Amino acid sequence: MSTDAVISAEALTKRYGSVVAVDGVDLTVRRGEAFGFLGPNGAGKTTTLRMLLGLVRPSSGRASILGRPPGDPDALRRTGSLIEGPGFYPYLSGRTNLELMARYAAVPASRVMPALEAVDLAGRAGDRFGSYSLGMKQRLGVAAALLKDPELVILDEPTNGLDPQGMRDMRALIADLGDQGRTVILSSHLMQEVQAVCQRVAVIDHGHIVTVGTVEELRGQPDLEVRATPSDTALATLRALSYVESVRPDGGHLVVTVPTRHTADVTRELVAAGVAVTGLRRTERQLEDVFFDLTSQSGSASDATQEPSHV
Ligand SMILES: Nc1ncnc2c1ncn2[C@@H]1O[C@H](COP(=O)(O)OP(=O)(O)OP(=O)(O)O)[C@@H](O)[C@H]1O
Repeated sequence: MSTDAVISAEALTKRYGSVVAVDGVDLTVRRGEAFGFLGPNGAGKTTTLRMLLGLVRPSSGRASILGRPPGDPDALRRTGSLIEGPGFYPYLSGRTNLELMARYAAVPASRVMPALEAVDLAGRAGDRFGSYSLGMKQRLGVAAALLKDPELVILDEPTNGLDPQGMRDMRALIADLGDQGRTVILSSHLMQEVQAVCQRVAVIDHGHIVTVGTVEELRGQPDLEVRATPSDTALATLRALSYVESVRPDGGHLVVTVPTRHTADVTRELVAAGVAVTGLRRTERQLEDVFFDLTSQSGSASDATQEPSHV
């Protein structure tokens, strides 16, 4: 196991009767990265995270977290998690709720205000939890996860149920956690979310990891979309270029697979061949397209989220 692995899982499996919730998951999360765990509802994300935290016993396979077995007290002391919303008292303030949690977790009370500040709730710290918006409640959950000033933060679907503004705030908060040098694991069924805050992503479907890579690796190389006239001359010119991997007409334009460093060469060659280039743009594949290619999900799969880009 590499020494910079904060989490490592080998063939991790969980069965509930005949249901195989997690099926032979291999996973490595490196120190300091924001790692996305992306998959549709029921894919096995929560079960995997619960096994890593020692909340659920694996049926088979092995895992280590911060170099310790799941559930090890030292590893738990260095880990903050938001798996199921922690139970807060509605009639107590956000601050008092956290003070109680801090006492229970043997964390100094002096950690409470920094945790509230980290989630931008310091100004409402004295208000009753019951009066908080859903976004504020979720942020208080993250503050609870930060009480121990953890090296590793595990967040399971932290934006569930939030409105677009709440989602944006939560994403900014998660990005900040990564910038502070913490290792962050974010589980989500939202492509945009994972794409926005994570460097590496594991896609999970039906309990299996179907792919792991950086967001860029998963998206692959962007194609170049060229609008040019006359198009037959453009097509012939592009096909003759050694660094162009493929060219195909698509509607009114040509889709060219060519390394990004040759973009300027493509334009120059076309112009030299007497072609008028009227449009040129890179078309990035979204993680969503990659996911639909990799899994059994259909592009129209939908559930009740506020965003269009989801699994
Ligand atoms: N305690 C349990 N008993 C029986 N089946 C379970 C249990 N926990 C999870 N499962 C099943 O395991 C599968 C994976 O569930 P899990 O909650 O890990 O998925 P998920 O990817 O986190 O999805 P969601 O986003 O909906 O929570 C599902 O089919 C679920 O019904």
